[in-house]
Amino acid sequence: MKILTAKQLANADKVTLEKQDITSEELMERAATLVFNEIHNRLQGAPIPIKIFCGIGNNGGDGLVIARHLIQHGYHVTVFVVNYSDKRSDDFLANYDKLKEVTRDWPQLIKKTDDFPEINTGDFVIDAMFGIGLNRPIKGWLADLVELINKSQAFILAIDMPSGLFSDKIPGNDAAVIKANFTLSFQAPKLVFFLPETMDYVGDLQILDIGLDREFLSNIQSKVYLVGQEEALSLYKPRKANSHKGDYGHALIVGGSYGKIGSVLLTATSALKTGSGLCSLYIPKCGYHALQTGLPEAMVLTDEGEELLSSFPADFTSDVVCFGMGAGTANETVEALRELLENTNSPMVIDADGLNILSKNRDLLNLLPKNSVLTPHPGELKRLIGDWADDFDKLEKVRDFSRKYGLTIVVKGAHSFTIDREETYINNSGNPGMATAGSGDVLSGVIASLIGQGYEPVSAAVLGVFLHGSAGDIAASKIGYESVLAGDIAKNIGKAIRDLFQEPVHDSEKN
Ligand SMILES: NC(=O)C1=CN([C@@H]2O[C@H](COP(=O)(O)OP(=O)(O)OC[C@H]3O[C@@H](n4cnc5c(N)ncnc54)[C@H](OP(=O)(O)O)[C@@H]3O)[C@@H](O)[C@H]2O)[C@@H](O)CC1
Ligand SMILES: Nc1ncnc2c1ncn2[C@@H]1O[C@H](COP(=O)(O)OP(=O)(O)O)[C@@H](O)[C@H]1O
Ligand SMILES: [K+]
Repeated sequence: MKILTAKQLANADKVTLEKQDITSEELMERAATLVFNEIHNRLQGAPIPIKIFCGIGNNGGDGLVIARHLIQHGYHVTVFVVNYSDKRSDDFLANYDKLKEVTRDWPQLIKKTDDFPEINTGDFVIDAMFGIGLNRPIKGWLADLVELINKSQAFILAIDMPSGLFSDKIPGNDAAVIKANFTLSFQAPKLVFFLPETMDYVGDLQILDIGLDREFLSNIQSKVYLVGQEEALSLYKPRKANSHKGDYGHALIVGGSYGKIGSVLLTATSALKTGSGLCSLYIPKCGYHALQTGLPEAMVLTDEGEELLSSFPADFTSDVVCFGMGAGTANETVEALRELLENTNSPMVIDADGLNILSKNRDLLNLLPKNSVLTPHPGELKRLIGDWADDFDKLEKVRDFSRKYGLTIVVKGAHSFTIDREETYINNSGNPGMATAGSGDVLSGVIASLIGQGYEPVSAAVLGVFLHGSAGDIAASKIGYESVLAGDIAKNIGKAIRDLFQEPVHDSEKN
């Protein structure tokens, strides 16, 4: 699914009005009625107090339409007009009049702190103050109102966007932003819904298809995509009946050191679980017995170093090499990586200490085979590209780095971002149960396996990140977040692949 900017959405809006020959008021009615339907489906007529805070632009107009339908269906609704300006939009005004037709309870105006209502824990608050039209941070009494709503512990539903969030920049540390429990957003997800600095404001997320012009949307240029089941399935290559293990790639996993042999075991297990035909490990001697016992399906080659990697078998051939898990950053190991890079032309996967070695020995970056995949978590990323001012700046810096060295970078996190030159793919699977030791090692194995099987490295990264998250979701659904171990993620990769073909349970996006 494409992620669109506020400007692109406004254009789609304009084209839709022309092509469908409808007024903007009709489009607002359509969009807000979809919101009403979602609320009505969930509340089923429950007599809870609903407090709707409407701005005076079109986001506020949506709020008024929602209010009208809720009142007509017998809900207990109080409407507040947050009068931050007298420049009310036409569609706001039209719906203000229409509200008169269904209620004698006139909306309450809020113009200053004294006008604030009481908001109680059991209230259902609808935030329709600002949407994509916010153009400066929320300040003054408006900020106090946002704080009052946030502190109320009422359930907060944000319409289109939590008020205070911009679609294209970070609001800043002292800015007021609604912290929603749920966001119902129109037509396309916005980038800020997935960034570490802003995702917590969004709560659960659902995108409503409000029927903007299909042709315009499919032709619109966006280089940022949200990757869910549909996108992952489109990348998947089925296995052929008439095939043998030689068709599914030989993955070589290089890493491990004394006390950290488990990491390569996890990577190799996940490579095989993702479908590699063959998997070999190259490790220091101390791990030999553990690996041969722990994963009899893999072949194990040992370095001459007892506890550390110090070389690379130059005449060994494989379809992909994955380097770094548990490897440490000793000088001998730096030289082993140098030797490996000098002898490898096909794309590699570099993770963990492999990334730390690259950060400290930057000449090695130029030796990396083009289109290799790097999988840093935020700490490793910072060492690699330096610090960033905010998440938008981080994305720009990662794009520069990707372009400069011709690499695909997977920035791991709650939503992992795969960045390949100009393109950004945001993953939408996974859960906090995956914040556990070794889950990154499992991810490297998935991506390496897919590259070995012939996937383009960027596709391997995007599909691999999705499958990894989905395997984590399956594990968590069986045993709960806290109990998920990295090994459980590896165990469920097969099921994650099978689930690509299942009907989606619901159309809501995850956050
Ligand atoms: N796209 C679609 O397809 C559809 C979109 N729809 C809906 O329209 C929404 C966008 O509506 P919108 O453009 O009227 O903007 P909105 O968010 O209501 O706010 C604008 C007002 O805020 C003001 N203002 C800004 N910042 C401020 C601040 N910090 N503090 C104080 N004031 C501030 C600004 O005034 P000014 O800058 O001139 O002072 C202006 O008056 C969108 O999110 C969705 O809900 C649907 O109805 C149908 C389909
Ligand atoms: N809250 C979360 N939601 C979704 N995925 C997560 C979450 N926390 C961690 N993950 C995933 O788990 C993995 C953790 O990797 P990493 O930090 O390298 O762990 P390790 O170094 O222990 O192997 C990444 O793929 C990341 O995206
Ligand atoms: K809003």
